[in-house]
Amino acid sequence: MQPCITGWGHTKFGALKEQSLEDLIIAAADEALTHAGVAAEDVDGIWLGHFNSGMVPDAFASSLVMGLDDGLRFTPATRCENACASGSAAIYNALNAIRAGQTKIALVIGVEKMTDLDTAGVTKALAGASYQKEESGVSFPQIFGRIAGQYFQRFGDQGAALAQIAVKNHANAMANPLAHMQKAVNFEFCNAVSDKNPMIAAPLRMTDCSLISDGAAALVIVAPELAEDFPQAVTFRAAEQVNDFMPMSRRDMTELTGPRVAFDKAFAAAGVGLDDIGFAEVHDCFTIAELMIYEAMGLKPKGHGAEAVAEGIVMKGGKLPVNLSGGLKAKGHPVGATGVSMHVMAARQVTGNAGDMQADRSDLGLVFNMGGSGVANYCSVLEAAK
Ligand SMILES: CC(=O)SCCNC(=O)CCNC(=O)[C@H](O)C(C)(C)COP(=O)(O)OP(=O)(O)OC[C@H]1O[C@@H](n2cnc3c(N)ncnc32)[C@H](O)[C@@H]1OP(=O)(O)O
Repeated sequence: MQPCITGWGHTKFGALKEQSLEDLIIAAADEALTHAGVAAEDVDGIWLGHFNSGMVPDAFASSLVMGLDDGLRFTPATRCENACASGSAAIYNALNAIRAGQTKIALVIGVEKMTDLDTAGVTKALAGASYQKEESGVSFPQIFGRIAGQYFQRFGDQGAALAQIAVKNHANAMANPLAHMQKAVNFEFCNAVSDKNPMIAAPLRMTDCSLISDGAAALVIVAPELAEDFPQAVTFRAAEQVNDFMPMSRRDMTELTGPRVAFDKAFAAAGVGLDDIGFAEVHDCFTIAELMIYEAMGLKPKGHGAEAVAEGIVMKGGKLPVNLSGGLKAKGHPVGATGVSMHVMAARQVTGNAGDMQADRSDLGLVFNMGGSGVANYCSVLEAAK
């Protein structure tokens, strides 16, 4: 058996002006420890997923959690950064320490505080995660705008499909009280450029972009032999990381190749196929990314991702609902928190604790978190162990 998630915590995502980085870290960690029933002194390793890049003062952010409880004093704490996949980087480092026998009870937190800066400031900070030698000065909306442009050129205009993805994820977020934006939007609004839905980076409109959010999420992950001591346990049937070349010039940007390899490896490690999966939480930093992820996971062949939405497959109640939480699009995307948040949402699903978000078939869940334009790719398959 693999390491198990035995507790989770999740702040509301949003523009949380009153809460500092430390407040967010402590709130999520406290909830996760309480949920697992773990005393602070029993935690023997802490990992913090945090991107930052100057969005708020950030040195030693991993040690801020010690403000929660004196019992955390002297516990090794480490920050992990892998762009928008920093949260999953923290989880996978905890898994490795547990597998190595060095850690029995790990506390993993993902956090980001973005809204202290204005949009221009956040855009600049995020752009630090692109390949500076060739992509310097290019924002993430522009990077994914270029990807969408190349995809449209090769496979035809997908604007309507992207609008449908936005509508779906906003509708799903209505069932998630922790979501940043709980506002239903209709297809006509998302599919047209207007004052309220401007073009951000052609062909991507505002409704094709994820949100700039604050928030934190946390997990308690324990060694397999301890799982039976906990009321709930969620095991990692697979946890695969795949990094691809950073320069976009070295990759075919009409497909997400690194993500495809990560999905293939995860399915092989879990001994399952896509048909066995009941739901997926995936990295919809832009709607074009979600569409191309349908292809990377093997739901539709290359160039046919739009059919997954048109046929209702990825809708709530469909064969493989995608982003029942509202995704990065509407739940929000506090970048360092995102990977941990996805695993929290999936753990709640497989244990039947997802409330109004609950999937019809939730025995096996898929999580895909991505840093950069398909550069750092983390794919997990989660299953309730008890
Ligand atoms: C691999 C990766 O993960 S890369 C992804 C990294 N993340 C990003 O790049 C973030 C992308 N998103 C953005 O940059 C911003 O949200 C933008 C540029 C799309 C919009 O920012 P701004 O133009 O500053 O919008 P602003 O904050 O002024 O909000 C204006 C209105 O639009 C709404 N809004 C803002 N962003 C979005 C969005 N992404 N989707 C839908 N509505 C939005 C606001 O709620 C507000 O609505 P209101 O007038 O009813 O109050």
